[in-house]
Amino acid sequence: MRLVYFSYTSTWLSRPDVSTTTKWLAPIVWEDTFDLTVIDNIYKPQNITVATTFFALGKYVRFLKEVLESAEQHFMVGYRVHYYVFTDLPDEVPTVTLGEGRQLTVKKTASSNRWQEISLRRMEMIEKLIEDEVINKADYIFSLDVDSKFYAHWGAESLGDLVGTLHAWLYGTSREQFTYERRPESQAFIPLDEGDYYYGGAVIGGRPDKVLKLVKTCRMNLDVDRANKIEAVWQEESHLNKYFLYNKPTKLLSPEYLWDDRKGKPSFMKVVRFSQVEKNYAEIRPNP
Ligand SMILES: CC(=O)N[C@H]1[C@@H](OP(=O)(O)OP(=O)(O)OC[C@H]2O[C@@H](n3ccc(=O)[nH]c3=O)[C@H](O)[C@@H]2O)O[C@H](CO)[C@H](O)[C@@H]1O
Ligand SMILES: [Mn+2]
Repeated sequence: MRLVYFSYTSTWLSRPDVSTTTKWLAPIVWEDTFDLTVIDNIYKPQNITVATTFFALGKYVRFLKEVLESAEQHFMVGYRVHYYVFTDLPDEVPTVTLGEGRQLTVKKTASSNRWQEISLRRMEMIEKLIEDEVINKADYIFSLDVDSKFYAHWGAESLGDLVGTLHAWLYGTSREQFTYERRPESQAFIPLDEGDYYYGGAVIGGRPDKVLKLVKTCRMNLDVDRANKIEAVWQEESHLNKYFLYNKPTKLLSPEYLWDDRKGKPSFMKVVRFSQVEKNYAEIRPNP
């Protein structure tokens, strides 16, 4: 009787191989832990808009075509999506046919001669974007790495107030091995005996006001570090991990939402939804 009852109301029994909630009772989204029909019935009537940022500075502009085309096939299909593409090369933004209710805005942005700087400056650009536009126009926002491709469904099950994503390479390793910033001089410092998960900088999401607080805090801490002439080991990703330690995400996306093409697929990975594509670091980045 009991099992029958559970199968009606919950999906938690379907994934005994992975943890599906955090210690603070935020869901961790895995294949077979949600019923998309139920979820779409919640969000579709709300006619929500999902803002989505991609930064494509310098040679990273070449990743836009594949990530946007695959997003049109798999990302928030059936929902309003507003892509914001930040680039120093607006003429090289490819023309991608967008589905109904989907639009793309190009934002011309100055580049930098250091990839670390390009990556971390996303925080202040997203801060400004949310304040200027997104806060009044969109219901949710995602910031996604551009050197990526969608391979399978990514839908409304990913929505939440504040959404963090488990990093493919650090998933399942112990806390001491997490590549947090370990120097106390940095604002991103996390001691060895603290930390819940290692979150990837490539996928951040949530309600615009919640993400605004996150990017603003990280930007301010990056500014303090800069004034103190220290750069965290993984730039804004380190500051993101610090932020999530004290401001817990309300939903976690499993590594299905942030895989890596170079990585073999363990049995717990029933589906790869979004993955980092292979790149020649020496060729594509402005500096080593
Ligand atoms: C999977 C994952 O979590 N990746 C994170 C990781 O390394 P990654 O190796 O994924 O960093 P990356 O080279 O992809 O850079 C991050 C992002 O910055 C942009 N970009 C970078 C360089 C450039 O010349 N032009 C350009 O546009 C682009 O949007 C790219 O996707 O650490 C970075 C910070 O150090 C970021 O936190 C990344 O999100
Ligand atoms: Mn990347």
